[in-house]
Amino acid sequence: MDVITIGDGMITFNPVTTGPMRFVEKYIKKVGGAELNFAIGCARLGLKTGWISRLGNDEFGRYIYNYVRGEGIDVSQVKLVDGYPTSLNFKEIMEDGSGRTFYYRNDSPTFTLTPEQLDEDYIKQAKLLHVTGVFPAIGGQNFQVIMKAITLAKQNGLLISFDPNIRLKLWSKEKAKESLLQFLPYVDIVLTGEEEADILLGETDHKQVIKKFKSFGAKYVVIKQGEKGSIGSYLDEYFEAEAIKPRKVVDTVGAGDGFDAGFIYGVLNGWDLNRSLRFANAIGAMVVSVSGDNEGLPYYEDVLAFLGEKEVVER
Ligand SMILES: O=C(O)C(=O)C[C@H](O)[C@H](O)CO
Repeated sequence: MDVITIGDGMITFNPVTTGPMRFVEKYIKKVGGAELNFAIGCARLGLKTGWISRLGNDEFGRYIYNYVRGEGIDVSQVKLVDGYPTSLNFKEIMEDGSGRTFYYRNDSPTFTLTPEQLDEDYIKQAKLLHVTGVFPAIGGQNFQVIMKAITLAKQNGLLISFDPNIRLKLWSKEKAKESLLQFLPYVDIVLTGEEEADILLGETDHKQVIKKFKSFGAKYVVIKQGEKGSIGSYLDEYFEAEAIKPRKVVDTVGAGDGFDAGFIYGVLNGWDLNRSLRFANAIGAMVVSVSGDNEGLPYYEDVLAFLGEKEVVER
């Protein structure tokens, strides 16, 4: 296994029309979840990927399970549980691709996952564990599950990557900060947005953000800036990667997860910082031009074609 992640999988209802959700009449059933999108991104790039989760023992849970397995992701650590319906998420999308999400996941099936259920043998066969702030924000024992997972991962020599993914619909800035700072001493690779860095560190200056995350022990710090590109630092190196223009912005959800998958792909393949950042930027740009949280995640060759590094035969 190359990569393992832990998360809540959701049925995402994407609106067929743009504009305020109260006027949307039709939705398309899709699949979402930050860590799950990341797993799909990794699997499509060719990394051997595992997803640890709990889904409802219902039609939606079965659908997500099969969807994830269909992407070639290892689902041996996913269980369908009774008494907790699979989480839902309705999306509102505006003309420019931006939007809001409305969660129905108050008692997520992941609340049945306990720290004791984590399988150390499963974790230790991977190279990297990826965690984000979404899973602990949902509630239950999810925070304790992540603390246990990163402890086991560290003891077994895995790299740990972390995206704060702070969802203020799920918890307050104060609670997010108090909880997520506890992960930092274990983290090797930080993949953050600018606002999230400000919430966690009270810092907006890029160089200071990098310095502060590194003071906890991170080797890589990446600041994702959306349409402005990304900034990264590895040990003493520093690089600013220009944004890559998407063909069109249709739906911005999932771009950050795709970016993370691209950057981790680069790290695990020993690429230099600028190559990893450019590759990750390309994936972010590809994700936003497709509707859905993970449909736009590319295969490896698709990224090369998008970057103009591989010839495309169209017909
Ligand atoms: O996982 C969540 O909380 C979501 O909102 C689902 C989305 O697929 C995810 O946030 C995208 O990062």
